[in-house]
This record gives sequence, C-alpha cells and structure tokens, in this order.
Amino acid sequence: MGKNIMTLSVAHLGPPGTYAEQATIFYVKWLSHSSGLEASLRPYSSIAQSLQALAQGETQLAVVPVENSIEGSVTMTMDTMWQLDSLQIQSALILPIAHALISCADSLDGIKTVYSHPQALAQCQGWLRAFLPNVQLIPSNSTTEALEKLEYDLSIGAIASSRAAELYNLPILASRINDYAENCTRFWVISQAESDITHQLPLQKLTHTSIAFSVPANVPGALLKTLQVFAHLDINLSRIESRPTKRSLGEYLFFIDLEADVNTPQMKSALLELTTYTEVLKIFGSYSVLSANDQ
Ligand SMILES: O=C(O)C(=O)C[C@]1(C(=O)O)C=C[C@@H](O)C=C1
Repeated sequence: MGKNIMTLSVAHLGPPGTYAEQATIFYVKWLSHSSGLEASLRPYSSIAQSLQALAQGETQLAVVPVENSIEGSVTMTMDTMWQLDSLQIQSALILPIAHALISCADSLDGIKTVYSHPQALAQCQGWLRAFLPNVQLIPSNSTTEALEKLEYDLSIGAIASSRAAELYNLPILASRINDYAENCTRFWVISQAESDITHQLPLQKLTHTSIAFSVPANVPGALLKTLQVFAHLDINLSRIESRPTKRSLGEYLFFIDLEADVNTPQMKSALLELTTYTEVLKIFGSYSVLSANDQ
C-alpha cells in the first residue's frame, strides 16, 4: 500500500459539534498541511468508546480531552487510558473553550433543565448558580448529545459551543458563560503503540512524556521515591494527578507528565530506575504540544 495514500480515520466524542470534534478538525487540517495525510472523522458516543474503537483497530487515531484549565482532569480519559493496554500519545493540543447556553426558550425564565457534559457544567457552575439557580442540571455524554431535544421542548437548555448552535441551527441565549474567560482544554491524539501510523505522522520535537503507575505498597515515602528519580536527573514534572485504583479506598494510581523526550539517556535511566519503585508502570509515549489558539 502506498505510504500516504490511505485515509486515516480518527475517533472522537460525538455527536458532531463537540469540542473534541473541533480539536480533531484542527489536528486533521494540521496533518494535511504538514504531511499531505488525509483523515476522516468518526464520532463515538462516549470518550471511552472512542478509545476502545482505537484499541480494537476500528480507527487509527483517537482525539480525547485530558485536562481543563478550570475543572482539571477528564477522569474518563485517564481511567480508560489505564485500562486499555498499548496506547501511545502522538500529540497534545490545546483548544480555547467558550461555552454558550443554547435553548429555544424565549428567555432564561423559561428554562427548567440544563444538559451538558459534566466538565462543561462544572466550568459554568458559577454562572449557573447566578442566573439559573433553580434549574435541574443533567450530565450527558457530550455537550452536543442533548441538542436534538431542544426544538421539541422549550424548557430545556444545553451548554455547548456557539459552533454547535450554528451546526444544529439553534438559538444562543447567553454567550461566554464559562466562569473564567481564559478557559482551555488539553486533548491528546492517540494511536495504538508501535502502529505503522507512527512512521507516517510528521516528525516533531518530542517535548513531553506521559506515564502512569501504581506503587507496590501504601507505605511512607512510596510516592516520594518515584518523584526523587526525576528530581535527581533534573527532569521537570509538568503535571501530577492521582486516580483511585478502584481496588480499595485510599489506593491510588499516579499520572505524571514530564518535560523530556523518552529517548534521551536521562529519561531512559529514569524510567529504568522507576521500575524498582512501581508496581505497574505504563509509558504513554513522547509527543509535542500543538496550540489550536490561532484557528
Ligand atoms: O462534550 C464535549 O464537547 C467534549 O468534547 C468533551 C469536553 C471534556 O470532556 O472536557 C471537552 C472540552 C470541554 O472541556 C468540555 C467537554
């Protein structure tokens, strides 16, 4: 098969109009400009399903949200990355997020229920408390999942992007309702580990590495020992998050982003030394960060 002839498919959270789709469109345009690779978009109904589709080979890439500047980690992404084996991060991209309240109601007074992804509801919680204190908030799989209901029920609102409102031809009742104006979400572009696609994607300077691990016992210094490995080798951490192992209360997995390329001698020896202090260690790979700010 010709190297650049096949069209890649990219899984993302749907239905159309999500921020994940917006991030995917940005990445696909960037791919086409920088390497001539063409890609088609495949929406899935949850973040977990888009990663599972990738793991099962239904698509070659997936674009998933990882972290938001207001609300922090997207837990569904972290948990699924841990559960699925052999996934590799190819790029990170940062997308500015501006939420709108979309509804067919005449005014805010008519709204009884607001749907959105839990991340979006959380990013607008102050605005919701101030302007819609008595509405019922209903979490959905994505910001756009409930949009099709809106034209049939004037008492429903949804929080999504103004781009989504345009796409579904729905009115915006309030714009820029996120509690902090500088709202950004980081996404990862993911492939299967050691897949052919790795060799086709444009070469980039690998500036970050993401890993996750569990520690063998809940003893004093267990986390400290792992962090000291990086401190001693002068490797900077840009993020650390914990998630429950789900095995028992008080037991955690740690997700760490490092500012270094996995192929450097320091990182190679750091990761080797790290295995002495970890139970399970997953290396999600090295990548560079693209900014979708100027789209
Ligand atoms: O529901 C969407 O539109 C998404 O793309 C998901 C998601 C997220 O999970 O963080 C992405 C960006 C915003 O932070 C809000 C929601």
